[in-house]
Amino acid sequence: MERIIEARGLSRSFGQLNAVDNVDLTINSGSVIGLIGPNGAGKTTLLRALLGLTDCEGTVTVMGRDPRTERARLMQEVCFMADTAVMPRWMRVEQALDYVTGVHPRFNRQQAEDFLATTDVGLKRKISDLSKGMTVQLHLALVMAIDARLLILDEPTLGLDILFRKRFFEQLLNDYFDGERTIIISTHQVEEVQNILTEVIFMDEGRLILQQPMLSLEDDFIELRAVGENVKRAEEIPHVGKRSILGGKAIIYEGVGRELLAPLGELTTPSVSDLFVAKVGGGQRHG
Ligand SMILES: Nc1ncnc2c1ncn2[C@@H]1O[C@H](COP(=O)(O)OP(=O)(O)OP(=O)(O)O)[C@@H](O)[C@H]1O
Repeated sequence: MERIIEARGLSRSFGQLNAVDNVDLTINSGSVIGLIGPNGAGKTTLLRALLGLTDCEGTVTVMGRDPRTERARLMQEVCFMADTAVMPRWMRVEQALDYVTGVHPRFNRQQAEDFLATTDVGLKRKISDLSKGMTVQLHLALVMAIDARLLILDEPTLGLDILFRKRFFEQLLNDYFDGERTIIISTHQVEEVQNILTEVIFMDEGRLILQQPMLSLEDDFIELRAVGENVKRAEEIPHVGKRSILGGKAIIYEGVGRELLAPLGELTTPSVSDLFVAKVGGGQRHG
C-alpha cells in the first residue's frame, strides 16, 4: 500500500467563501473512495485543487508530486473525468479514439473498442447523435482505457438513468479496478456507490466531516430502532441523528457501547445514506 494523496491544511477561498476549508487528507493506493457531500460542499474545488487546476493554500502531494508545480508530469498517471466534461460533438466515435490515441501515450485503443462493443455506441456514430448516457459510456470507455494509477470521477453519472448508473459502477469495479489503482468518485448517489467503496468521505461547507474505511463503520456507528417508551430513553443518550420509523425512532450513535443500547431495541449498522443525513443533513449542522 502506497500513499497516493497527502494534503495538509488545504484551503481554497473565493472572496469571503471558504470552498475548501483547512482540509487534511490521506489516501492510499488500492482504495475506492466515495467523496460525498451536498451541492456546494466543495467537492469539485477539492478535486481541482488535488489536480493543480485551481490555486490553493496548504501542502499537497499527489503520488509524491506537487500538482501546482508538476501538473504535466502528474497528469501522465492521473485520469480525470469532470462533471462538466464535453465531448467534441462534431466527431465520430472512431475519430475520438484516433484523437486520444494521438495525445495519450498510455491509451489502449483496443481496450476502449472492446468496452464499446458491449454498449450501443458504434464506432461510426456521430457523437452529436448519441444519447446522454451513451456519451458518458464513450467517455468512460476512453477514461478506462488509459493506464492511470489514479482515476478521479466528478459526478460521473449525473443525468443518467438508474440502469446506466448501475451498469457504470459495475463496469468500473469489474473492468477497471484491480486492487492497486485508486479511484475517487464524487457523488450525491450514496446508495449506488456504497457497495463498491472501500472508504467514505463526507464533505460539507468546505470541511471533511468524516473519513473512514467502510469496514470500520460498523465499529463506530450503531443504529438503534426504538419503539414505544424506549424512544425517550434512547433519545437521552447523545446521538448524531434520528429519524421517525413506524411506532418510534431510528437513532444513530457514534462511539456508544452496544451493551448500553441493546436493551432499548434492535441494533443495526446504519446505511451510508442514513449516516450522511445524520452527520451532514440533519445532525451536527442543523442541531
Ligand atoms: N470559480 C468560482 N468562483 C466563485 N465561487 C466558486 C467557484 N467555484 C466554486 N465556487 C463556490 O465554491 C463552493 C463549492 O463549490 P463546488 O463546486 O466545489 O461544490 P460541489 O460540492 O462540487 O457542489 P456540486 O455537488 O453542486 O457540484 C460553492 O459555494 C461554489 O459556488
